[in-house]
Amino acid sequence: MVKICCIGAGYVGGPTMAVIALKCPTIEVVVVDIAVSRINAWNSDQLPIYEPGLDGVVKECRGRNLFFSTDVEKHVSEADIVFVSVNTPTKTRGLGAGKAADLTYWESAARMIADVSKSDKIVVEKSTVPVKTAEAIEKILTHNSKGIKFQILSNPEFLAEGTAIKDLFNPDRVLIGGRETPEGQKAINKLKSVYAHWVPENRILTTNLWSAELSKLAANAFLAQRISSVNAISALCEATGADVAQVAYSVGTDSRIGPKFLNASVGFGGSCFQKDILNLVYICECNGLPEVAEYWKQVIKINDYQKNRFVNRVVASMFNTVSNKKIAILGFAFKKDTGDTRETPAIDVCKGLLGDKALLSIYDPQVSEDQIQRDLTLSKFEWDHPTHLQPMSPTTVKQVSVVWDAYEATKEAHAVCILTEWDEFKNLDYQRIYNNMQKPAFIFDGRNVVDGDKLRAIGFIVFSIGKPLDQWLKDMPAVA
Ligand SMILES: NC(=O)c1ccc[n+]([C@@H]2O[C@H](COP(=O)([O-])OP(=O)(O)OC[C@H]3O[C@@H](n4cnc5c(N)ncnc54)[C@H](O)[C@@H]3O)[C@@H](O)[C@H]2O)c1
Ligand SMILES: O=c1ccn([C@@H]2O[C@H](COP(=O)(O)OP(=O)(O)O[C@H]3O[C@H](CO)[C@@H](O)[C@H](O)[C@H]3O)[C@@H](O)[C@H]2O)c(=O)[nH]1
Repeated sequence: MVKICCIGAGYVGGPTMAVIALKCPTIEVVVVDIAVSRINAWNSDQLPIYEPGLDGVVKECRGRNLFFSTDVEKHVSEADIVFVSVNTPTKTRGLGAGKAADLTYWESAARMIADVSKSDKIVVEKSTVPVKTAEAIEKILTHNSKGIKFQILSNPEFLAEGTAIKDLFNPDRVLIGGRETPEGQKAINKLKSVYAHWVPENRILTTNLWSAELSKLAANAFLAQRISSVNAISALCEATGADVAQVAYSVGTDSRIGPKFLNASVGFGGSCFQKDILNLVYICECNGLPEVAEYWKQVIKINDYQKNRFVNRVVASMFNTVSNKKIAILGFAFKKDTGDTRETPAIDVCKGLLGDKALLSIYDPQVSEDQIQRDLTLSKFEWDHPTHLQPMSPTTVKQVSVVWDAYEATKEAHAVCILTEWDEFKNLDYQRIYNNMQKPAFIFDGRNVVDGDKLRAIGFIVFSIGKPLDQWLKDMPAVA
């Protein structure tokens, strides 16, 4: 029986391995992690991450050919294929701080693999890493290998959170990069045969190592660039009276452009886009390509601009002050159908409003109070280290309360900010919300999920990203 071990039981390691176990009943899959609480959660009824469909997959395979364990060394030493899906955060100190990927966790995993291995292995990069990382990993493995042969493959993951199981069942492509040697090709074919259990052959792409590593960074940069492009246009729409939804639709019907990923928003979030673009920028700078670095940096700058613009719009519309005013925040996760808050735009928007002394009442159907308080107090990029290495009890922000109901959050509030596109926000009883709010009552829709005209008919002053402005908002212009 082929044995797979995956180091890192996170958002990527957990779901990808669960799906491999489901689709390949003849393969034994063990997911290992140094975080004891995470492994305990994977072995319980309350999985550590919320992802539609994941529960069912895990329940079907766990104990059959899918296992979760903290015995990292044992399972690595027994495996034929070792996936590495550990954190690759942005460096916060030293060379490349604020941009470069911190490969501390990757390097320690590689050294451990070299130490405990007693048989030849295929080592698969699942984490998103800088191009040429495989070369460094190869050096670590071969210098410590005691004659054992390792083949390194790059197999980046393209799943998106909230749709991870769907994406894994039916991927646009699986990408496998390897050495262009007979041994490298043999390793590629071995990994290919795992995916071939359910992915059509023409969707399994094979490339050299560096192309696979770079394709992952490039794909995320292209995706994020589309959002920054439409968000840049959204600012112009507000200034001119155009409607960003109509513009995006018109632009997206060009088959060369395509309709997806053109939703204007308060800004993109998530653990990947910003981190991976910063990493790309750093690699360009290191390779003497400052113009290319500058080009990609703009994607992040527009994203930061979009979040700032939103905060400024809220404050400017409310007589230029939100001091001691209750503002309801609906949605804190970085997108719907996930409880993940890593780099969520809600963090920057909330911090901006708190900077203007607002009192925030936050509701998200999947995010706990503890998580929100941590997010509002952690330093930039600190979130991307294994949870057990993060500060245990950071101070709480007193102007923030977290409630478990949208009606409670909005009661007696001056304004509502919608920051995540949860479906339930479309169907709230807005008349009831209006009746219980201070007047004038404002709604700032950062995701364009509510029907502005219906809300205006109730009496709200409404701001929707990239939509024609209400007279009130025109009269109170925001400085970007
Ligand atoms: N989250 C996504 O949607 C996504 C998608 C594609 C790629 N990626 C990439 O995949 C990688 C992992 O991301 P994630 O979201 O799963 O992160 P995560 O923080 O959810 O999980 C990483 C896990 O690795 C564990 N870990 C770290 N060092 C370890 C070690 N030496 N031994 C054993 N376990 C160790 C941590 O405890 C943690 O549980 C990152 O490089 C990320 O950029 C993420
Ligand atoms: O038209 C859009 C599409 C997305 N977003 C926002 O962009 C962010 C990222 O969304 P999405 O890409 O759907 O989720 P992620 O889970 O971050 O997935 C991205 O990052 C992963 C990690 O690398 C990749 O594997 C995926 O392919 C890539 O889509 C979220 O805040 C979304 O709300 C928009 O604002 N407008």
